[in-house]
Amino acid sequence: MSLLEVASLDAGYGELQILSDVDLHVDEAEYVTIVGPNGAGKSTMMKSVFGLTTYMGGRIEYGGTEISGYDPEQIIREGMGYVPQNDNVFAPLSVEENLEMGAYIRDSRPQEAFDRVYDRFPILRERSEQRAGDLSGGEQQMLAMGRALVLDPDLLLLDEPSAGLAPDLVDEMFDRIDRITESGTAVLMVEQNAKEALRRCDRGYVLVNGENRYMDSGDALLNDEQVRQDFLGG
Ligand SMILES: Nc1ncnc2c1ncn2[C@@H]1O[C@H](COP(=O)(O)OP(=O)(O)OP(=O)(O)O)[C@@H](O)[C@H]1O
Repeated sequence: MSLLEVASLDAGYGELQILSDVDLHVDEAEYVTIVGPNGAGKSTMMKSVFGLTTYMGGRIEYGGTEISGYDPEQIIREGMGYVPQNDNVFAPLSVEENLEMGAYIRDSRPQEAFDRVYDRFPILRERSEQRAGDLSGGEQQMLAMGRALVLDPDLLLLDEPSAGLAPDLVDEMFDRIDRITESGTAVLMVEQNAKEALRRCDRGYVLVNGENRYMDSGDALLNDEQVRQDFLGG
């Protein structure tokens, strides 16, 4: 059974519909990428799964529970994490305070959960008292992921995790995401760096104009002549 099942989803902002009849699924521990041109609706898709857009129709199920129309807090409680593309840390707060924000729906301060995040990203332990806004771009991205991982979600939504990173840090970020998926957390990721994302993922979708145009294994999409020509720069 799929962990996340999206069927015939229509969604947008207020009256403005962006997504039309989108189907998408993510299995347990699966690594799925959404690629597509600018403005295709990729971020809108991620936000819609996480309850941040106007739900207009269709069905979203997560872990067998229908979550269509849920708000983000309810969705977090169902065991999903989300890392937005921009402004994804609380700059004036310390690293550890940012992790605490990730745990706010729990009653206790889960030190063991912070330790798990620190073991995954040791640089965050070193910087735990430092202001998040003073971290490098790559460190902020790790902190944003760490905050979403504090509650040990079954599915992590990542919106352009490599955006704004220096080229030598991009591979490192992809390696970290590989390790997250290897530890059994499913990942649904949007990436501009489409070739590298498709190379690494299990399965991919090509979203165009708010509709899913292609779905196949990452390798099959990379080798599809039409997809290469139209969306991957030949
Ligand atoms: N908050 C919003 N209110 C109204 N329209 C929005 C909002 N956010 C995005 N849009 C519109 O939705 C459409 C899809 O945008 P979206 O950011 O989902 O695309 P994308 O595929 O992620 O693009 P990119 O690759 O450039 O980030 C665009 O036309 C955009 O202008």
